Amino acid sequence: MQFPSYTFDPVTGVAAFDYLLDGPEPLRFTETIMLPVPADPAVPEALTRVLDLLHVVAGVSYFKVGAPARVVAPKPVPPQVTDLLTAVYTKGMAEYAYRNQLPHVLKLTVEAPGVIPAAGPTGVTGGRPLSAVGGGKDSIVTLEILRAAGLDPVPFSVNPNPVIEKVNAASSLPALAARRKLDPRLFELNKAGALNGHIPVTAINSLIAIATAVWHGLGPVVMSNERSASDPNLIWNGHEVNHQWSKGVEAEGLLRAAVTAYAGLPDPYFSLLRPLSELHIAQLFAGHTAYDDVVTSCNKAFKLHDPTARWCGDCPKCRFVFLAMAPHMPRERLAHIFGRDLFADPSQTAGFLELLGIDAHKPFECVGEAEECLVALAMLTDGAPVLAELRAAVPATAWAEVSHSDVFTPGGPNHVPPAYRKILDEAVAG
Ligand SMILES: CC(=O)N[C@H]1[C@@H](OP(=O)(O)OP(=O)(O)OC[C@H]2O[C@@H](n3ccc(=O)[nH]c3=O)[C@H](O)[C@@H]2O)O[C@H](CO)[C@@H](O)[C@@H]1O[C@H](C)C(=O)N[C@@H](C)C(=O)N[C@@H](CCC(=O)O)C(=O)O
Ligand SMILES: Nc1ncnc2c1ncn2[C@@H]1O[C@H](COP(=O)(O)OP(=O)(O)OP(=O)(O)O)[C@@H](O)[C@H]1O
Repeated sequence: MQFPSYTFDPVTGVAAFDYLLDGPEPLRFTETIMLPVPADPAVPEALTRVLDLLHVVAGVSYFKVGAPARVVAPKPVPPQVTDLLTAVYTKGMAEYAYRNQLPHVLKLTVEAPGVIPAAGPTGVTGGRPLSAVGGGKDSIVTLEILRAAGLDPVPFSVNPNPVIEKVNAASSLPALAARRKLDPRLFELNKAGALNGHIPVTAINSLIAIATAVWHGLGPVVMSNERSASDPNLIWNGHEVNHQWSKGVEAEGLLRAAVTAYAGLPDPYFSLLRPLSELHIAQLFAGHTAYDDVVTSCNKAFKLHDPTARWCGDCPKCRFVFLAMAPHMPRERLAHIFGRDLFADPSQTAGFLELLGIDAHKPFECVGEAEECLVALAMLTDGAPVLAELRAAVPATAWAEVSHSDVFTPGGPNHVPPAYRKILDEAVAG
């Protein structure tokens, strides 16, 4: 796979990225990404550098059509960049490789035409934070923590759908948005049965956010990726397969290192919620009732071709968030947020058992650890039909482990800078 060229027009904010899947019948694609244009559209060198990275990282959507054995980046880069790119095309594509039985994908190395030394950190990222908003509980919690600390965050989204727009409206914070358009040829090939699968979308959204921050004199970019995003779903051929890989702490560290080494930006990007469990974030969310009519974490609401839905009420993500929020709010409020009470519906039991790690691997979805689900279940004392069935199914050994759980203790590897860690600790302490 090659990356022939890209253009960027500072008047319109449009970047057009070209891709070539070489082979007997070469396939060409062009993806367009439109950044919001600032009052001063001068293009700093750091923006060009971030766009160079985005060009290669966004190529995963086209790589998956053919799974070529070689991926050759277009420019010489420091080793930190080839480390990021190789990880994006292998670990980020591990679910795709597993589902399509393509073990070679996990072993490829992204090549570059040369190595250049890492830049020293020359830029500045100490302004207003740009905070990525996906419409779910996590980004709402981050926005409110940053706001309470007086940091005046700017909400940012890629292709904001009605859910994201309503969350931004509920926050009353003026937001920035970027637009991303995949090459329509990709959908034609998908319909014709081409190879397809999950891609590490957070790596792409993160670089678009960093590009926007650099151009607008904002930053750091603050994400809302939690501790459990780093946990794999399963091990295949000795490799971890993690649906949420590009939300995990390893990807965060690689992205930070690559952006600093290649674009010279110190502390460009981190996840504020990394030290927290999903259950802990759900507890913090419960303190903000202003978003109850708009918050949506269900991924079915984020289909490119159907942007109108909210909670579907019947997927792992809906079940997980329902369970995580349940100990922290009255059932009436929870049922209002979701439009239904999942604990009153016995057909949901099998899905909850999957989340609890009983008879299945962690679903390929953005859900927390089985341990968090057990702790949530242990905190719920009422006799709703589904809860009664779940309690009966959990083995005694599992309950014993719950008593030692640290899901409400912040910790684990993270890249939160000290000033932001202080803010997080204050928010957690209440
Ligand atoms: C919303 C969703 O879950 N989409 C995944 C789904 O795609 P589907 O066909 O059902 O719907 P669309 O999202 O409308 O995609 C249409 C086609 O376009 C391809 N595509 C989309 C975005 C992109 O950046 N590149 C693409 O090539 C897509 O493959 C479809 O063919 O199933 C797909 C195949 O498994 C997934 O690739 C779609 O996932 C989206 C990329 C997506 O945005 N998913 C996030 C909601 C998501 O799963 N986030 C993860 C974090 C993963 C990470 O490491 O970043 C999470 O929250 O856990
Ligand atoms: N369209 C988007 N544009 C920009 N950032 C996004 C977008 N979708 C998700 N994100 C960000 O990517 C990260 C992971 O998304 P995720 O969907 O897990 O978070 P969320 O929507 O805040 O919360 P939840 O886990 O409840 O869905 C978060 O930091 C989120 O803000």
